[in-house]
Amino acid sequence: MQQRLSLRLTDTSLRDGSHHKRHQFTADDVRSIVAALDGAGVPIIEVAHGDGLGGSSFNYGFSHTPEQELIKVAAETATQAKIAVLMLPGVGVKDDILVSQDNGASIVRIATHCTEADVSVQHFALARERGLETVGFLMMAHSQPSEALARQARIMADAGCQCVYVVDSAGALVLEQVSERVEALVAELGSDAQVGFHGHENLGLSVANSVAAARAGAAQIDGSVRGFGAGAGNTPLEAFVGVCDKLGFSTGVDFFKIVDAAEDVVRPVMPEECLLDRMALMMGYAGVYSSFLKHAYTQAERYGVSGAQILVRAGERKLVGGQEDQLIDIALELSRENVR
Ligand SMILES: CC[C@H](O)CC(=O)C(=O)O
Ligand SMILES: [Mn+2]
Repeated sequence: MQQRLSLRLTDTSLRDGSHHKRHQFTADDVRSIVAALDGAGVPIIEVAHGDGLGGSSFNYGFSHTPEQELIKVAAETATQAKIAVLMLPGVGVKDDILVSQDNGASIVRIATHCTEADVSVQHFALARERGLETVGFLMMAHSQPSEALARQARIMADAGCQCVYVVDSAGALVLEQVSERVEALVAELGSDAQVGFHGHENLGLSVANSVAAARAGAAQIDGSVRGFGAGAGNTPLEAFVGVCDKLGFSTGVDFFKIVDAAEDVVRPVMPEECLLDRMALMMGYAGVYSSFLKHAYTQAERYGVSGAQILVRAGERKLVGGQEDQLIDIALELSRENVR
């Protein structure tokens, strides 16, 4: 008899959705969303600035409310859900992890570009020493073949990471490309660490890709209620829960409650729906970091050039997270070439 797949879900709307909201979450937003997700049975809720701990800055955008205040509110509101934080080494520092733990976070997710896992080693060591659960994010996973990703996952696992995620930051991966990567990590890590998948909707495949990841052995899957995330958004968690019910995967999340949360609680907090429009499609097609979307809009408007072309060139240059300032350079180049 086939074993029933059991998946552990993380909702990232209060972190990845921060990009879509230009980092303007309030304590009330966090309180209402956490209460609704917690009540629906979502086991993990991620809260932080969109660019992770320490992200509030001129480069990435200033937070409305300090993220540590939001983390504290989330931890005080949740009755069963664990609160996770995400950090990119260099954007945040080790102290940010410790302060998050003081404020009630119990899971730390360290994100690096998918060829740079070694910069996460000291953070996993610290987190484990402090009794935190650990997750590693290999971002822009479309840009590397499976074997290279598996080698990077090994670095994270050896450093103390308990679940390494294949992160489709650009929403550029297509079905088998997800399965291959997840399978390679599962084979490499064995019982040393679990494998997870974080999708974006830029080619309209986030739910299907998440199913592919689960079938390939991923034990943890990310999504955001109503897709509230960067680019065209993340895997819409309520849709994924419904699909899991249909496929017989157990998630522990109540479909009807999470649908109500999406409609009645999350929708009013969103500035607008996340759209699978020209800009988002360009990101999926050209392989661009979803967090660049709002920055591309800003520079397109400032220099009167095509936002879609900014993104296409960002893909050609193979920009990675942290290189947001190069979008200005591209906009100036387009302006010189008169590409409007
Ligand atoms: C800035 C961190 C980034 O948004 C992490 C993430 O969610 C991704 O790479 O998709
Ligand atoms: Mn993301």
